[in-house]
Amino acid sequence: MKIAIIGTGNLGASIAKGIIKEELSTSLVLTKKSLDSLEEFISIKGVQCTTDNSLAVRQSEVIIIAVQPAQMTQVLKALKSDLKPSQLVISTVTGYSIEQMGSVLGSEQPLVRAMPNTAIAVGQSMTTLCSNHPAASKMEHALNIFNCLGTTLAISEDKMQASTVVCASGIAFWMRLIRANTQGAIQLGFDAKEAHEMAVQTCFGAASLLVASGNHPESEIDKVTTPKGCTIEGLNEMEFRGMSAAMIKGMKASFDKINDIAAVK
Ligand SMILES: NC(=O)C1=CN([C@@H]2O[C@H](COP(=O)(O)OP(=O)(O)OC[C@H]3O[C@@H](n4cnc5c(N)ncnc54)[C@H](OP(=O)(O)O)[C@@H]3O)[C@@H](O)[C@H]2O)C=CC1
Ligand SMILES: O=C(O)[C@@H]1CCC=N1
Repeated sequence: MKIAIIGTGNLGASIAKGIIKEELSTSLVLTKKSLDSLEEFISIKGVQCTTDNSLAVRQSEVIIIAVQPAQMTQVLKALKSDLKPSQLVISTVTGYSIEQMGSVLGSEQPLVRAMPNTAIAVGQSMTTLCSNHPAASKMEHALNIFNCLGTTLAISEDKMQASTVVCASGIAFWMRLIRANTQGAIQLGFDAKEAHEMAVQTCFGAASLLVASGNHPESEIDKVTTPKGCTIEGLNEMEFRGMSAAMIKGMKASFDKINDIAAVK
């Protein structure tokens, strides 16, 4: 498969790493305005780095666009004359609708919106996707690509913003919780390296238990909370301090902000 990534910034580079790791492409063209940060990709076989979006599009079957929302209209307008209906355009741009893309590129162009997260770099993204293209095969094609880079969920477009908060911003939310856990471990006497290793592996173990069992988190919590024990004491203190409420309120604030971003263009 020949893939182009237009806008190889934080997310685009993560997608590129995942594609390279999983050997998904025969040709991968990465574009950016300034190529300085793409040094790590330059010597990789089958990978080309360029500032020329037009060249990237002409060489590729699948075009993944990962620019900032405010850059998207200008990028699409410039790409329009190079795109053919046989090519699949996948946008990761937050809040930029398929209708908005179609109004620039025309209704013949197969368009998919995908919302991966940065764990795509290690093949562990949770990616949500939607499309309004009548050819189901185009959506299947997109699902197949992202299934090689983690797990996918096809959703309706009106849920894309919410899924961005849960899955894309979610990486940052979980990272902050892991950091808090690490800080707690240091306070209990471990050095920073030990604390980090214990927090990360315990978090990985918790998620792995849920993936393997399909259980509700509370059923796993029940197995750990000895009556009158230390776990329930800690959990109740965390809840008293607003742990669940803070996560839920934070996600709602993030969602409200996304709707502001989407309204700006
Ligand atoms: N970061 C994340 O975890 C996630 C981000 N998203 C969404 O994905 C998009 C990208 O986010 P993110 O990677 O964080 O943003 P970045 O700012 O890191 O990346 C955007 C990239 O686009 C490049 N760019 C801008 N204009 C052009 C152009 N005309 N041609 C080619 N490249 C161009 C920039 O290049 P240069 O630096 O050289 O100017 C930059 O590297 C956003 O819409 C974001 O909302 C979605 C899910 C997760
Ligand atoms: O913070 C942001 O706006 C983007 C969208 C999700 C992750 N990064």
